Amino acid sequence: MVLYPVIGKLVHKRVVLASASPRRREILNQAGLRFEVVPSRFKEKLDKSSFPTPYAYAIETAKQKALEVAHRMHSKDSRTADLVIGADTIVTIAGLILEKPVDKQDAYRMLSRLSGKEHSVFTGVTIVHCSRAGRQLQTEVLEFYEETRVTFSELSEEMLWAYIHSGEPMDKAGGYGIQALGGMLVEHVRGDFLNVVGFPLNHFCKKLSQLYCPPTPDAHQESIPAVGSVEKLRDPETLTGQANAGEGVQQTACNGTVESQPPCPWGLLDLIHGFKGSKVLLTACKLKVFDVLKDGAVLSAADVAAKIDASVHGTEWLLEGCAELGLLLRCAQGYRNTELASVFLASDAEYSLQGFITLCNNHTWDLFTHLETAVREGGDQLRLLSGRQTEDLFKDPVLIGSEEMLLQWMRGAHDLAKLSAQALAKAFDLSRFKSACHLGGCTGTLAYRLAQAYPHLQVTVFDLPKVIELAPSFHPCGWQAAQVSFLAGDIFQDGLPEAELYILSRDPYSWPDDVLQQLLSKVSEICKPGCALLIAGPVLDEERQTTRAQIPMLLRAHSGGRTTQGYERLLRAHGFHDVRVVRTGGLLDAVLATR
Ligand SMILES: Cc1cn([C@@H]2O[C@H](COP(=O)(O)OP(=O)(O)OP(=O)(O)O)[C@@H](O)[C@H]2O)c(=O)[nH]c1=O
Repeated sequence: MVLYPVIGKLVHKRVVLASASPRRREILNQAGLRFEVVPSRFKEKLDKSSFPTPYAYAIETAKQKALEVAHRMHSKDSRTADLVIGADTIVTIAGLILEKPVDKQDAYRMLSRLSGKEHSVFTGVTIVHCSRAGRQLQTEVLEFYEETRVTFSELSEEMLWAYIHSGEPMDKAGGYGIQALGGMLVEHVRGDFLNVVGFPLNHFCKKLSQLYCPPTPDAHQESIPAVGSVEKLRDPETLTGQANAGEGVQQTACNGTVESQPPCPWGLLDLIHGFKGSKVLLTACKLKVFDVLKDGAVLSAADVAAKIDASVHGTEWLLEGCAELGLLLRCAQGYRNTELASVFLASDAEYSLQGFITLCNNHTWDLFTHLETAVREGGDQLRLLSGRQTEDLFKDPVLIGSEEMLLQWMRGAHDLAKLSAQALAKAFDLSRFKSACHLGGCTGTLAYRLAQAYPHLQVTVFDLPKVIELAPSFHPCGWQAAQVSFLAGDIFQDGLPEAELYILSRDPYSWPDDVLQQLLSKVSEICKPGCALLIAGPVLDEERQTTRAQIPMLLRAHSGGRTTQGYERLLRAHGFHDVRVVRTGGLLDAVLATR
């Protein structure tokens, strides 16, 4: 349940928590916020004496943590976040700032200082709002802090050491955890309890509400720091009419009774309207808008209309829609591609998603148009909708219909494979293997990446005859051709080629359990001791059981995915050991297990 409507408004934003603290993660999880965790690499080494107050130090540290992540995500992965949240918790007593103890003696020094006295816990929080200006990252920073006063009982030496030996103090500011065993040391708390635990949730929600749902002019206002241009953080209200204060509104009816109105359901409205954005993107791709604007071209709506053979009025509307979605930039002379569009939407871009987008527009869109019929009638329609056709197709490609349809499907799969192939190839050191076999390797995208990363590796792509026949049109020119070979066969019916490393990457998470088990038994049988299996699939978060990659899979019959432990159990049951997982940060993570 989401108590603050502003949390719902963030549902379509890429929110990132720049912290390794499990407590912060849990607090924000419980608030219903959807976010990724990218721990900051900022070293907490600022000169404390250069800050006028302890909280100024905490705020600056929080800011540096968040900025480091914002810049890293932008420059390294091209995954610019919308909001990055950083926090830093410190304990202060008699002008001294206590952070996490470095060892047990340090914990002892801290806790004996706190014994029998009141101290302050400050958490500095920074919300960094990120946007792109061309290739540059632009950031706007909002910061605040919260203070809570905590009084400790007198602690005996025995109690102190017993607590230190519990191990709890080591990763916590001031050397204690109020939420766990450390709660027994505390006599009194004045202020926000969660602030002591590591994150002042109440203050944070209020700050976000000020940004996204500012109060109406006549509503009660606490003194709000000027947010200036951060005001644009508010979602575009174009689709939903007038901005609402975001909280329940009370109105006096004619009979004098007070009626209350529920808060505006932002998240729900976004869902209701979401299909419009998809269709604008799919249509612009189909009409080749991003191709006519590639290579930095700037064109007016009339010029684009002439090139794509469409009406000027209609093209203007479409271009405006794309600009609103962040796919095009408006400038005085007209429109141009954003970086996102240049990298992923122009047909000849290295990472173009055109094939996948065409598949969605021609195939998936139609299927979902008939969702109601599919749900009423079940059967084949629902199988197609739920993504089950994937497994059927690769057991029998005839099921997909025409060769053109199979090609479209392969283009889509190829585009998605390009997104993760490089990270998968580098997830582990595979240099000990001389041969690899990618079962159901489709167009060979991962095989070529592996060959590129390991010059001594011979990779066989094993897939259905029809797929192998069509695969050559996807082969990258001049790339490691001698290292990659294609072999036609059926992974379910035929014997598997010998290899030191087997790879399964086509949606193992979407196969029903029995099919996957069957496949793993087969691999396990042929895989020699010391050889290995590499699975590429999304690894679910242990706590939240979600992953970014799960979002488009929502309607799949087998959207479950597996946690690290889930993979471990599964692979051990098939005679594999030393199961290792690398989260790539992309669509597919990598799991390696040795036979
Ligand atoms: C007083 C107190 C602190 N903490 C934890 O202490 C760490 C502070 O360190 P930090 O530097 O602010 O954070 P971190 O853990 O190093 O993570 P990061 O944000 O990546 O720097 C955070 O974990 C907090 O929960 C508790 O769990 N309970 C308490 O009662």
